[in-house]
Amino acid sequence: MTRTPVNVTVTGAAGQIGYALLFRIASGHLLGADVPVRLRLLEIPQGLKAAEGTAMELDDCAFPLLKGIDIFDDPNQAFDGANVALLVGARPRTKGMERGDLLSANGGIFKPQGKAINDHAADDIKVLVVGNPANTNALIAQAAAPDVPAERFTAMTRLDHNRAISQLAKKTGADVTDIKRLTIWGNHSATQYPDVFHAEIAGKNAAEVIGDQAWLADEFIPTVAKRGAAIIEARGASSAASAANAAIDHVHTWVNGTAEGDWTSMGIPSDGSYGVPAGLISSFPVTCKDGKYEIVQGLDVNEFSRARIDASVAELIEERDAVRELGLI
Ligand SMILES: NC(=O)C1=CN([C@@H]2O[C@H](COP(=O)(O)OP(=O)(O)OC[C@H]3O[C@@H](n4cnc5c(N)ncnc54)[C@H](O)[C@@H]3O)[C@@H](O)[C@H]2O)C=CC1
Ligand SMILES: O=C([O-])CC(=O)C(=O)O
Repeated sequence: MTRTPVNVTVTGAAGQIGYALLFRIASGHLLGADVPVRLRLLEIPQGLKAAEGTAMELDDCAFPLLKGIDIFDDPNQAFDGANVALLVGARPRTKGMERGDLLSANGGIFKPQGKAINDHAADDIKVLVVGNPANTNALIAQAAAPDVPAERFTAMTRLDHNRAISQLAKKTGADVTDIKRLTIWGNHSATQYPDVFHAEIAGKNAAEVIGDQAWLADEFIPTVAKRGAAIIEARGASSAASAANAAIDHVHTWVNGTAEGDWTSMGIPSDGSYGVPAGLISSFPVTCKDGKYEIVQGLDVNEFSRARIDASVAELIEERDAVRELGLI
């Protein structure tokens, strides 16, 4: 194999998502079965030993595509030469923490990481932020990286997208592969809006196939939007393997493209489309081709959808204003 390995930096490498993610990156699921990778892992000092243990296990897999693993506690080194960056490590909300404290603690992580990406990453860097609050953390990192094109900073709503497809398949008896053109709009939070009005199930309009507006409003949307909390309740820990899987899907689709006639959902800097203020990192329907994404244009947004998109965007505006107030952007 003569291809130059792609440098993939993963933060929070010793965490539960990191553990589910790294083996799939190393086995070729992130970029393709013919693309060699070098892993650059970033942890805080307390996480280094566990990251070393994971690196030992990665070695023990003898993955043909894995061409090296380096572990750092300095973002400037971890992002040096990075082509793909998966920003997973974040400060979770703990008891008694206000939202402002959470945003501020995460600002202390994502601002320096954004600057390190700005100063050290490769010119073709693509960034996916997974750590919550993902959209606003992505905004903080992007604002700290003025030399990197803003559109390279994305936030993960692919898990929500996959969850919505799975719920639709369960409800209708369709196969997940028959469900296309589903959209998650807005924030990766309980305000997100999973939109089926343009979705298709085996080529037919999904809303018509379901034919049950009450189910959509009272079951489907809350089930998808609150799935993260339901997983925590059931598992005693937040979703990890499904989040890692969605991160793989997000980057794989961004790099390798969406299928003809389909689209996906990504949190991306708005260009003002669909009335979402420019610059906010909000989830949109996008198609991907040749390593670039484009917002799907011209969709008719009905009143039901408009109110829900606006509510999620209002939350993103509040988060943006809060981090602006804190001097983080
Ligand atoms: N966008 C999405 O759909 C989803 C996002 N998440 C979020 O992903 C994040 C990670 O989740 P888990 O892996 O379960 O958490 P975890 O707590 O198991 O692991 C986080 C890891 O990040 C490390 N870390 C903390 N600060 C760091 C820094 N400054 N630099 C490098 N590493 C750092 C910690 O030491 C820890 O090992 C959380 O914020 C979680 O809420 C989880 C599921 C879905
Ligand atoms: O709430 C969390 O930390 C996990 C999360 O984002 C999700 O499962 O969607």
